[in-house]
Amino acid sequence: MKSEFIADVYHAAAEISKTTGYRPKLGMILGSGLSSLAESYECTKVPYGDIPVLPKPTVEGHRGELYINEDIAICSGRFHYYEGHSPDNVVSTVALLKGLGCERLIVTNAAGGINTGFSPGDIMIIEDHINHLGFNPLMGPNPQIDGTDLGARFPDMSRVYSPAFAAKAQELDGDLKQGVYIAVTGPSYETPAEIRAFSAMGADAVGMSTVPEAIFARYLGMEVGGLSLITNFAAGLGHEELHHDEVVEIGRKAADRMKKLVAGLVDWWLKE
Ligand SMILES: O=P(O)(O)O[C@H]1O[C@H](CO)[C@@H](O)[C@H]1O
Ligand code: HPA
Repeated sequence: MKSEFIADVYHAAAEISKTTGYRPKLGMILGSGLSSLAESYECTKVPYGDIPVLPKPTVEGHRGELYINEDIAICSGRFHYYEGHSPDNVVSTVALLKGLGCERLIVTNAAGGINTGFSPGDIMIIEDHINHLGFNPLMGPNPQIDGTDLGARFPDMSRVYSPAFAAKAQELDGDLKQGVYIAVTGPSYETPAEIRAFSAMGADAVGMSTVPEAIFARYLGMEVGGLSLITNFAAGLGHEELHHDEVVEIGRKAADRMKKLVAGLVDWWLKE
């Protein structure tokens, strides 16, 4: 992350806080097909187009709007590496949420189930991740604001995802899965051989996002909770070919259960 880029994103965030009067403490990033989650909250909507420092999302199921109120800021639309975005741009949503005042972050995504105990429609609490993207968003000079490092050069990643968040999620919905998310670049889906390899590596679900956001959020000192909606059996485990339309469709169908769970987690994390 370049110092100038983060300064620009923080500046944009400060402008949004000034015009809306909001400094929410909780941020959320919505995965493919999950944009309706934002509709549970009465918010001011800011199109990404009005935040010129942000790139434009290009993926179906990612709207490109910031929802904001006094408690929460929701990025409906994320940036993936496979879209051709730089690592800085991939984590620009996290920088924006931090700049708006968020100290806690909920990341959500659509993912393929690698664990053979998982089926489409399941929700997996992200317990840990494997970065298989081939880049880390912290590569490059350690960014500074006013001469001070934004975070540690070698930040600890031994506990990226909050165990308290996971425990609360389990309490709110007794039927959740828990596991390790592996991030790959995409945009091609995996081969069955890759899925067998990822399974041997310890991954339970696979997707093309989230990990850079979580790394960057931890670097900035934010607490992170993560939820994956399993939208399909990973390659080779089901009988169907994989299509993004179905990923988005399953996301939309499961949105009500996700909404209920997320609403409970939001209420709890705002009070905690
Ligand atoms: O991770 P999210 O943004 O939910 O989207 C997932 O869905 C897309 C593939 O269908 C990929 O972008 C993958 O990462
Ligand atoms: O099977 C998948 N692989 C990668 N990303 C995904 N996002 C949803 N499903 C998948």
